[in-house]
Amino acid sequence: MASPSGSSADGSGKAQEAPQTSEKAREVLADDYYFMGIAGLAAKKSKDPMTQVGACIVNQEKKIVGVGYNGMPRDSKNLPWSRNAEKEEAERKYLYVCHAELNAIMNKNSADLKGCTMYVTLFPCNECAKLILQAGIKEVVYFSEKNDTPASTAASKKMLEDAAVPLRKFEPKEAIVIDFSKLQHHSAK
Ligand SMILES: O=c1[nH]c(=O)n([C@H]2C[C@H](O)[C@@H](COP(=O)(O)O)O2)cc1CO
Ligand SMILES: [Zn+2]
Repeated sequence: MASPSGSSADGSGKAQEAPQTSEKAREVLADDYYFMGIAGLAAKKSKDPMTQVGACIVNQEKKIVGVGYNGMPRDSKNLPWSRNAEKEEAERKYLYVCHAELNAIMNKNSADLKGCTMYVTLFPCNECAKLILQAGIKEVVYFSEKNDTPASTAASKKMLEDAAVPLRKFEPKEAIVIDFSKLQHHSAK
């Protein structure tokens, strides 16, 4: 796994000497990478053939209190995933799909989300901005911006700014790779 908290174990930027003991140096993931990583992993569960979005809500104690991804409403079976602009509106996904942010909020495992931060892989639309504000979320960290719905994006920014909810872009400097072979634990002999 990459160690985005810094290439040196102590964050000084200086190369670290090899550990003298048999204890292996640990890579410690920085908070933003961890929480956006969880949002990114959740996105991978989405069945949207075009755009997979994930969201992860974190409370002030840095505990995860909700995770979600974009998907069709619970128990729905035959709703369309098409985005084809030539089709009737009722045959396209947009009227039906639950956004990742909505699902993360609905999936919350705490009494409320006051003071929480939402990590989301795509810039929230105006409808999600309303949910975020009404839930009492106090910071939004996003990753990508598609800008194919400029009015929605502008309205979302306007509402979040108006309510003084900071909006921050996550700009990763490296990848997170989970190598399961490195998570294989062996008993010490
Ligand atoms: O904030 C969002 N959260 C979210 O989950 N989505 C979802 C809805 C759709 O399933 C998909 C967007 O589809 P498309 O890129 O094909 O227009 O992303 C979209 C946005 C932004 O509009
Ligand atoms: Zn939305």
